[in-house]
Amino acid sequence: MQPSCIYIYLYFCAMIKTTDLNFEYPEGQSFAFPDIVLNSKEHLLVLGPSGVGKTTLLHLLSGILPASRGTISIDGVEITSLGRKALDKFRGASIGLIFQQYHYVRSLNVEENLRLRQHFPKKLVEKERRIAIAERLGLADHLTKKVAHLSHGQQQRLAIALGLIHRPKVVFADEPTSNLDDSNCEQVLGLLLEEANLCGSSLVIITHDQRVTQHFSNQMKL
Ligand SMILES: Nc1ncnc2c1ncn2[C@@H]1O[C@H](COP(=O)(O)OP(=O)(O)OP(=O)(O)O)[C@@H](O)[C@H]1O
Repeated sequence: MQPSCIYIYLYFCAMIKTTDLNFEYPEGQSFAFPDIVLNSKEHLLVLGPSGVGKTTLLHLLSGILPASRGTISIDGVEITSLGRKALDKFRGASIGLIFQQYHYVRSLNVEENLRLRQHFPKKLVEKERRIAIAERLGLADHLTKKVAHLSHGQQQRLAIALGLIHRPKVVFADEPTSNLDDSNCEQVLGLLLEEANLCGSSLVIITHDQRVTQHFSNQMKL
């Protein structure tokens, strides 16, 4: 195949593809983001200083914020033209989110949180999946512990488990290593990459943490 044909083929088969993506906060800052083309199972690191719009970009990619202009396509679905219900359904089944603010129920234990997340996309509830992911992420001995009683590192690992338990096509992670010391940073990053590779998910990480850069060859600066 000619190089130009390969490029066109990859463009149309991309797992994530954005075109001319713009966003404007009401009476606030406006952003024009560079186009993204990311293939299935590929990972991308988005770097940039504080306030440049990294979290805004992640919220757009996951459909939490509506784009002011431009298109976002994920796994062939143009999410920018989906209605609210269809978008929620698509996000629940195909996207994994690992955000700075943890998204779990603090009054439930670790296994109950994992079960809740498995229910959301109405997929088969697989107990083996919960046990396996908990084992790989060092949470197997903590399944019956209330989330509020976990350490910071354990909560970070639970966030990874919740982001990946339903084997999403893409995973978006916002500063997954913030506030972690060097050894926890290495461990969390290693586990995140390992789990994403096992699931065959494309991983997009946004961060200003320079320790992360050596792990990603595919990088974009905002
Ligand atoms: N809801 C909002 N309304 C108005 N402006 C906002 C809103 N949320 C964020 N902003 C502004 O948009 C800009 C980009 O914010 P964003 O959180 O995307 O940056 P960031 O690059 O992720 O920063 P950090 O690395 O500090 O998390 C900031 O100046 C912020 O104040």
